[in-house]
Amino acid sequence: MPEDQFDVIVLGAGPAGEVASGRLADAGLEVALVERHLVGGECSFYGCMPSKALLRPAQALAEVARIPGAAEAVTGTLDAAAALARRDEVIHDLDDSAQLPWIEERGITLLRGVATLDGEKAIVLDDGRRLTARRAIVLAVGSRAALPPIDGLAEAVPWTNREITTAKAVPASLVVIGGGPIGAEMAQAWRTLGAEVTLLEVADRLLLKEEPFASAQVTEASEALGVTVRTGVRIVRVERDADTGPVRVVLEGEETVEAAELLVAAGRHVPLDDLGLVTVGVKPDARGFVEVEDTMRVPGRDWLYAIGDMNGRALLTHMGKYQARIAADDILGRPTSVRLDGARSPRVTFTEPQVAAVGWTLDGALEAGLQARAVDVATSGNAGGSFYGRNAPGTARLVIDDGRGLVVGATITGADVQDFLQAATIAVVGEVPLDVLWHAVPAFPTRSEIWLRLLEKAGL
Ligand SMILES: Cc1cc2nc3c(=O)[nH]c(=O)nc-3n(C[C@H](O)[C@H](O)[C@H](O)COP(=O)(O)OP(=O)(O)OC[C@H]3O[C@@H](n4cnc5c(N)ncnc54)[C@H](O)[C@@H]3O)c2cc1C
Ligand SMILES: NC(=O)c1ccc[n+]([C@@H]2O[C@H](COP(=O)([O-])OP(=O)(O)OC[C@H]3O[C@@H](n4cnc5c(N)ncnc54)[C@H](O)[C@@H]3O)[C@@H](O)[C@H]2O)c1
Repeated sequence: MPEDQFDVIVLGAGPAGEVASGRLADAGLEVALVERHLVGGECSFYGCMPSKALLRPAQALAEVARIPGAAEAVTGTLDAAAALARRDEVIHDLDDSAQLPWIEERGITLLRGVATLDGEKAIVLDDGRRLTARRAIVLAVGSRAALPPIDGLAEAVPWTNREITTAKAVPASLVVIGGGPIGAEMAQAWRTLGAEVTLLEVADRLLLKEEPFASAQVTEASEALGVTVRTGVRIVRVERDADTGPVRVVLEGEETVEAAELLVAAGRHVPLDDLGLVTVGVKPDARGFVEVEDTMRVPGRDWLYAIGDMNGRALLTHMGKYQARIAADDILGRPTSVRLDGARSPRVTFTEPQVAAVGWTLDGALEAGLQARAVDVATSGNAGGSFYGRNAPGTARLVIDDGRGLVVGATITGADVQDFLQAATIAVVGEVPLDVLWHAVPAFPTRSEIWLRLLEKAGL
C-alpha cells in the first residue's frame, strides 16, 4: 500500500486533537487527523456536554424556586423524558457530522480508523494504510474509565461514563463507585431525574482535590436531594446474577448495597497498550500516562507530542485544548510552555452547589511551603445575591500568599458560580498584586462584589 505523507499527524479527534489540528492547519500546515470513534471525543458525547445537560434542569428549577414571584409559577416537577431528549439533542444522537464542516473548512484530512505508532514519525491504520509525518506526530488519544481491582466488578458489566451519560431511561436505583467530579455530578443528576442513588467513596470525603468546605457543602446538598452518601467505605466484591439483574455491592463487614445499575467513576485509564509506543522506545510513567515536558514534547523525541488526558497533567477539556495550543506553537517554531497546570488548573464541578476553583487550596499552599492564609465570605452575602443564588449555600475563599502579596488560589461554591472563575484565574495567572486588584471595582449590584468583601477581609 502506498505511503501518505503529511506535515503533522494527530491521533485522536477529541477536544485536544481537534484544537491542535485546527491551529496547525490555520498556520498553513498539511494535517491528517485520525479518529477511531466520534469526532469530538469523550467530552462532546460521553462527558462534559451530556453530563451538564443532565444536571441543568434540576438546577434551573432550584434557582426559580429561590425567587419569590417566579417560584409560584412552577407547579410541576422535573420532566425526566424531556431532559433526556434535550441531552440527546446536545450529543446529536451520537452523530458527529456537525463537527465535520469545521475540519473540512480548514483543509484537514480526516481519516477514520485505529492508529498505531510504527517507528519514528510513522503510523499505521487498522486498514493497513501507513502514514508518515514530515514534522511531528501529536498523540491525543484521551482516556477511558478505570476499573478498580474489585472482585466481580468487571463480570458485573458496570456502567461507565459512556452508559451513564447516554442512558435512554432512568434506572430505578443506581449505586455509584467514586465521589470525584464524575461520581458527584452523576449522583445528583440521576437522583433529580428520579433514581434512588447511593454514592460510595473510599476516601473520607467527596471531591478530595477541593477545599474541605466544598466537599461538605456538596455532600449536604446531595443528601438534601435524597442521595445516600457513604464515605470511608471499602468495597470487597460485586455480585450480579446476569448482565441485566440487580447488582449487589458488598462492603467490608458484609453489608450489601443493591441497585438496578452500577456506575464506576473511580478515575481514568489511558489505553496505551495498543498504541505502538514500544516502536518508538517510549514507556508509560508509573501512573500509566505518557510523560511530557512543559512544551508537551515527549522527552528525548523532538517530533512526538502528547496532549490532553493521556499525559495525566490535568484531565479537563479546557486544559487539553490549552496544551494543544502549546504543542502546535512549539511545532510552528513559536515555543511557549504551560504556566498554570496540574492540580492548580481552573476547574468547575457542576454540582449543586457548584465548585469553581483555581490555583492552590489552603492546605495545598501550606504544604508547598507558601506563607498562606485564607479569607472567606458567603457567596450570596451581597446585594447581587438578593437576586441570584438567594439563600443558596456557598462560600467564596481566596488563598493569599502574604510573602508576595498575591492571590494564589480561589474557591467559590454556590449556585451558578461557574463564570466567577475567570476573574480569579486572571488574578492568579496574571499574579495581580492585591493592592492593584483592589482597584478592579465590581459593578453594583452584581455578585462579583464578593471580590470587594474578600479584599476588605484580607485587610485592604
Ligand atoms: C462524565 C464526564 C464529565 C466530564 N465533564 C467535564 C467538564 O465539565 N469539564 C471539563 O473540562 N472536563 C470534563 N470531563 C473531562 C473531559 O471529557 C476530558 O478531559 C476530555 O475529553 C479530554 O480530551 P482529550 O482530547 O484528551 O481526549 P478524548 O476526549 O478522550 O478524545 C480522544 C479521542 O481519541 C480517539 N482515539 C483513541 N485512541 C485512538 C487511536 N488509537 N486511533 C485513533 N483515535 C483514537 C478516541 O476515540 C477519542 O475520540 C468530563 C469527563 C467525563 C467522563
Ligand atoms: N466538571 C468537570 O470539570 C469534570 C466532571 C467530570 C469529570 N472530570 C474529569 O474527569 C476525571 C475523572 O473523574 P473521576 O471522578 O472518575 O475521577 P477522580 O480520580 O477525580 O475521582 C475518583 C474517585 O473515586 C474514588 N475511588 C477510587 N477507587 C474506589 C473504590 N474502590 N471504592 C470507592 N471509591 C473509589 C477515589 O477515591 C476518588 O475520590 C477527573 O480527573 C476530572 O478532571 C471533570
